[in-house]
Amino acid sequence: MTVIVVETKNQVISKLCDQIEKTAKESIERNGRFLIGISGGSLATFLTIGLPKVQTDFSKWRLFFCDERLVPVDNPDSTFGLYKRTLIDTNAVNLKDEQFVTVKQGLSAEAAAQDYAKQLTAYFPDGSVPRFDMLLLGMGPDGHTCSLFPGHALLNETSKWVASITDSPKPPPSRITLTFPVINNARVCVFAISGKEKAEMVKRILVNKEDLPSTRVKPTSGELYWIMDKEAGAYVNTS
Ligand SMILES: O=C1O[C@H](COP(=O)(O)O)[C@@H](O)[C@H](O)[C@H]1O
Repeated sequence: MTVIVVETKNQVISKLCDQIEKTAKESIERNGRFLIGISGGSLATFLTIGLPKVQTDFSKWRLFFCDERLVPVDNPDSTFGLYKRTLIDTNAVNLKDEQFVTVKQGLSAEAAAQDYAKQLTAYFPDGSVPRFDMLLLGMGPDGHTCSLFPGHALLNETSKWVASITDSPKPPPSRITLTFPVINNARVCVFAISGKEKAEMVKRILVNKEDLPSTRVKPTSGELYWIMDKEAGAYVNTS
């Protein structure tokens, strides 16, 4: 695990985007494509600011959702809707709707999760657990990541690639989420964190090593980066 603490939120975005550019280049050289999972919340803001500066062939990118809220795309809570409004429709980057593997609308949470897992098989056809090139993760102030919340039964899901949740403690209640077997099979996982409201939780995870959802992100044969500003990393000693 590599922990990087920088001065400002803008530097977090810059470090995050350096890592994205590097991993995209390696993935495209190796496989001719870049399969990246993205999160919502503050991570979406970081990407909206940073992604336009990333030097890459965006046509080789396929974007997936580490989690998604089950609301219509035009609802402000929709993560795809957010990226669509800020990155795609504005032409801020050369990405088209079709490059995003989106959650099918109008299904129950369980059916949406099953359908999303089925969509993944088009990119990971050999039946083994998907191995994303990169997953970009956020961490909520309660330690959740993706839609995996503290104390929730989904933390122990071992067979499904994508699971549904209908009792999310953070609204909206219905969501789908990648599960730990998939998250921990990624080549590169990156947390990008900013702000003093995250400092206490960062300490509980990285210093005290308490068993919280974000602590369980430990790629089995991949790399893990925690990038944060000095407010979020107030209790982290990197020397
Ligand atoms: O609800 C969610 O929260 C997490 C964390 O969001 P943040 O705004 O505190 O960074 C996010 O990573 C996830 O994708 C989202 O659905």
